[in-house]
Amino acid sequence: MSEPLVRRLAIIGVGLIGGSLARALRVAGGVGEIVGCGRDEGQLVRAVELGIIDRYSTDPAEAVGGADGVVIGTPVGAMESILEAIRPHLADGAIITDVGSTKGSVVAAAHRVFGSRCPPGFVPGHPIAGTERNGVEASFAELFQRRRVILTPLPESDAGATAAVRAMWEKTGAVVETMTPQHHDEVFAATSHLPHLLAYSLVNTLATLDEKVEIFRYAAGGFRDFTRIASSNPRMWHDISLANRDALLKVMDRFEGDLHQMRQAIEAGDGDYLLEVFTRAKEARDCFVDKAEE
Ligand SMILES: NC(=O)C1=CN([C@@H]2O[C@H](COP(=O)(O)OP(=O)(O)OC[C@H]3O[C@@H](n4cnc5c(N)ncnc54)[C@H](O)[C@@H]3O)[C@@H](O)[C@H]2O)C=CC1
Ligand SMILES: O=C(O)C(=O)Cc1ccc(O)cc1
Repeated sequence: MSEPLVRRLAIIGVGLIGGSLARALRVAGGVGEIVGCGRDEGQLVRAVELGIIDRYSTDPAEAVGGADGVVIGTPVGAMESILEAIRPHLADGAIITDVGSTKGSVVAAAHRVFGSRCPPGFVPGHPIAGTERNGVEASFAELFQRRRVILTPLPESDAGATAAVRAMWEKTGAVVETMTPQHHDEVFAATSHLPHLLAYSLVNTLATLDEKVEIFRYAAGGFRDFTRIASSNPRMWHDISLANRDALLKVMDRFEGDLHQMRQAIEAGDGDYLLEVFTRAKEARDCFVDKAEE
């Protein structure tokens, strides 16, 4: 039998993403033992029952002992304290990665913990795949198939470590790309973080209107499509919004300006402006959907 990619993988945060990664690697046969870690012991017991992990510890320091691979799968706001807790216990040469939706904040946290040079095995990552659900029960092995995973290696990251993290994700069926943390955060502020904030904000507005029961009763399919992501985990999005502050504020300012212009066009009865915006947006989205289905 060939050597597994990772002999012992510690996953800290066995929820939707950590659990799906463990399931996918189990199916692909890329890993020997999987040790889970988290704060919620009930979730970890469930993960063992489901066969997703082999064993668990609620102590991150203990969980990473002897692990040649470590994946941090918690909300981004928890990552600094986890890196701090595991730092003295990491095995020599261990590969360390994460799945956080923001990358600049994770890199900054790692520098605060490790100093100006992070360990050569540290290669931050972000799978561009998920759902509005959370917790280990929501995890599934196919989540990453044909989806992108972005890696943001640091100048000091070892090429072999980057290759190992890439190989791990490719085992799950994902397509791996690399970029800088800053570019990552700008792209995902626009395509993921802003849409989540808009969905939360719209549903909040409607939920606090006096006539809200009436409004939700008559909401149609478009409302459901647009607002699915407002059912996402509030704590996770709290962390992302604060962690990607600068890029998010920039794209929010741009969006506020465009929305204001649309308001003015409606007020002025400027149908040409509306048709121009709607047509350009439809073309852009149709093109994006066609490409995504290729
Ligand atoms: N939900 C999604 O669609 C996606 C999420 N992500 C990122 O993946 C990460 C995890 O998200 P999900 O799996 O959706 O969340 P989740 O809520 O399903 O799982 C997070 C897990 O981390 C554990 N946890 C939380 N704080 C902890 C701490 N201080 N110490 C140890 N364990 C802790 C929780 O008990 C839970 O088991 C986040 O950083 C998120 O930004 C990335 C891509 C998609
Ligand atoms: O539910 C959806 O459609 C998502 O967009 C999931 C998601 C959430 C956060 C990410 O960083 C990446 C993907």
